[in-house]
Amino acid sequence: MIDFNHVNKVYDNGSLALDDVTIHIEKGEFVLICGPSGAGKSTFIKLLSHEVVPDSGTVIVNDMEVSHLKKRKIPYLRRRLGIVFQDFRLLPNKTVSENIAFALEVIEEKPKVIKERVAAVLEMVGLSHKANDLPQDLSGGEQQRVAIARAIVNKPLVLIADEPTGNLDPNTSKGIVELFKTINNSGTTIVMVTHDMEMVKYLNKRVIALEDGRVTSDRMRGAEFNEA
Ligand SMILES: Nc1ncnc2c1ncn2[C@@H]1O[C@H](COP(=O)(O)OP(=O)(O)OP(=O)(O)O)[C@@H](O)[C@H]1O
Repeated sequence: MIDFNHVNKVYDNGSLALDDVTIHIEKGEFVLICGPSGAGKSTFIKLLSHEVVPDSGTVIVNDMEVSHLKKRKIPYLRRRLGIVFQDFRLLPNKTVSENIAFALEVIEEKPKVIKERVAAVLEMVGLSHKANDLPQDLSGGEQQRVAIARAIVNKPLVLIADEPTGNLDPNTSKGIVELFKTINNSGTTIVMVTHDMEMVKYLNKRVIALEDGRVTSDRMRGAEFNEA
């Protein structure tokens, strides 16, 4: 599903972000990317969506060679990825259901399909009763649920999350993580960046640890981590 082969990335200012990273992620896995600030976690994720391209090596997502993608193919790739951010990034002037529907409108999905899918994901994230509210009227945890609903409404190949619980309190975070587990149990591959070690242990999934752009450990389960 996801293959990084000897990927190197140095930014224009000389910052080494990834150094000879080789990783294989199977379809249906739930993988946590961990590591200190500046380790290369966000760069790793940006390589998946072609926001960043490697200096050398290849990145493959579901048979697409993302690292050398033709410009006209980029929208096609991004349509197949669901991305969730720490700061939710909802459109403030659209209601909850409009925010989710927007992800399908841009790919010109039929109105009937949009209606059905939006209702289904809202139910999945437990927010059917908030469909007509604006994001500002929701709690942080609820806003993140809307962002997750928007990310999965198009049935992505991979759900990517960059510190999705970074702005939430521990209890709310647990609810969000449970939601990710449910989504993963229905077959969606998940790649999540986090430096919340409590969450890592709680989830007990495969952990890829990065440090100074290198993979320092892989295939350890969350519960095997002790406080550093
Ligand atoms: N656009 C950029 N231009 C120049 N250097 C960058 C850029 N983005 C990241 N870097 C550098 O690349 C390295 C890896 O950064 P990256 O954001 O991938 O790390 P991170 O593990 O996600 O960190 P954090 O946990 O702080 O978000 C760092 O040294 C960072 O300063």
